[in-house]
Parts: sequence; structure tokens; C-alpha cells
Amino acid sequence: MNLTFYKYQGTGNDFILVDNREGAYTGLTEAHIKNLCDRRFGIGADGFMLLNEKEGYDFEMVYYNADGREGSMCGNGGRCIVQFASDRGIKKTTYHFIATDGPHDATIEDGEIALKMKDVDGIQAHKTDSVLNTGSPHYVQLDTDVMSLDVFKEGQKIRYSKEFAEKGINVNFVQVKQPDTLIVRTYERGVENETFSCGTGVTAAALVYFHNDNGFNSVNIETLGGKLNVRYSREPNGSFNNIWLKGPAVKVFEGSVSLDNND
Ligand SMILES: N[C@@H](CCC[C@H](N)C(=O)O)C(=O)O
Repeated sequence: MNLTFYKYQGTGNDFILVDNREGAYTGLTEAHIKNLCDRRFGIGADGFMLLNEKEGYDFEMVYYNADGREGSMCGNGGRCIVQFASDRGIKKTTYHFIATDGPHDATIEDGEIALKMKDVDGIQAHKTDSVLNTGSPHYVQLDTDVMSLDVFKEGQKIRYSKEFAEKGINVNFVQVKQPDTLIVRTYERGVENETFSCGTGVTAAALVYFHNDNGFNSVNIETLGGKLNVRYSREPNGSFNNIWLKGPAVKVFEGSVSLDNND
């Protein structure tokens, strides 16, 4: 059997996308997806997504990490699948789709994708660091010079620490570059390595490290793969809503691959 795929990237976080509206690829296994994401033996990607038909929504996003297992929400993946939906002929002013963490809205503005993230109840303190869920679980640590950090080594230490080893966590290292600009590097669970960018991770970093007390916030984020913006409102009770992640989502190439040697 052949799989028709489309490769996209959002600030260097790269994904294999498949149009599964007719259900042809519903039977893919964990081994198939892991092999397709392998950078030496497959197409190569940080994650894999199915675009499914779903009643009441423009589509359903099903996200898998590069290890072949179904993941939690992926912010850059969400932005890429909206661009993919548009490229596949699903044209909307506002997209309304369902993902593992619930419904999302998205718009295409000035060639970039703005994706509404789920509301966040609050931030838990963890020693001097922070833990929160922006659709995926994130650990956020402040550093003075993130570019000189060994993100693989330091991220892995936290991700496999006693407290987080079982369920896993994504680990973000954050530097405040300017009052409204952060630099973020992320070790991703399920990829088990640093990725060039993580959408739910930069969202977590923005909520933790930038608060404008007039309620509305807009934070610029620099990642290894490019620039993102996060805007949101913070409520007096410490919760966050109206969270929007915005940035580029670009098609890289498309192709067809045999699954016969891949299971
Ligand atoms: N790259 C993602 C995060 C993907 C989810 C994650 N690795 C997990 O399942 O924990 C993003 O852009 O948010």
C-alpha cells in the first residue's frame, strides 16, 4: 500500500500530514508512524498528523509524536494542519476544528496562521520553575543564556526525573531578551530531543514570563526555527484565556511512500 503525504513546517517544527477524510489511512500502526518520522529510514519529521472528517467541525486533527504514539495537543502542528486544510481546498474565514484537547479556532492572517489555544487554569510552582498545561504538559525554566545550554542533556534530566518519568513532560528553557521578547528552546517528549520550536511550549513560556498588568498581553518569541507571537488575557484569579499563537506554516514538499517495508 502507498501513502500520499505532505510535509509542512512551522518555525522548523516539521510534520508529515495525511488527508484521511476518506479513512484510507485509519489503520496505520505505531511502527508505521515511527518509521515514517525517522530521519534516516523514513521521510523524517517531529510529528505525524491525520486530517479526518468530523461532523460539526471543518476537520479533526489527530496528532502523533515521532515515536509513533498519539500525543497531546501540538501548537505548531495545529497551525500547519490549518494551512494544509486550506491547501486541500477547505476554505474558511475562521477554521473550527477538534483536536485531542478540545475545539480550536484559527484564521489565516497576512500569510500566517493564528491558532486559538485552550484556556489555562493556572501555573503550578515547581521549586524555582513552573509547570502548566497549554494542551500539552510543559515545564518552564528561566535561564540567562539559553543559546549556550545543552538542551538535550538538561531537558532529558528533567523529563526523566522521578516526578515526570512516567507520563513525560516537555521542557522549555526561557531567556528574557527584551521586556516583550523571549528566546525559548524546547526538549520535546515523544521526540525525546530538542526540536527547533514548540508551539504549546512557547505559549507556556509566554504565560509564565510575560505579564502586562493591564490584562492584555502580546509576547514575541524567538526559537531556533523562527519567530512566533503569543497574545492572551490574564484574569485576576490567575487563569488565562483568549490565547492565540501566531506564526508561519509552510508546505515543504509532497510525495508517496510504500508502507510495505514499513510495518
Ligand atoms: N511540537 C508540539 C508539541 C507536541 C506535543 C508533545 N511533544 C507531547 O505530546 O507532549 C507543539 O508545537 O506544541
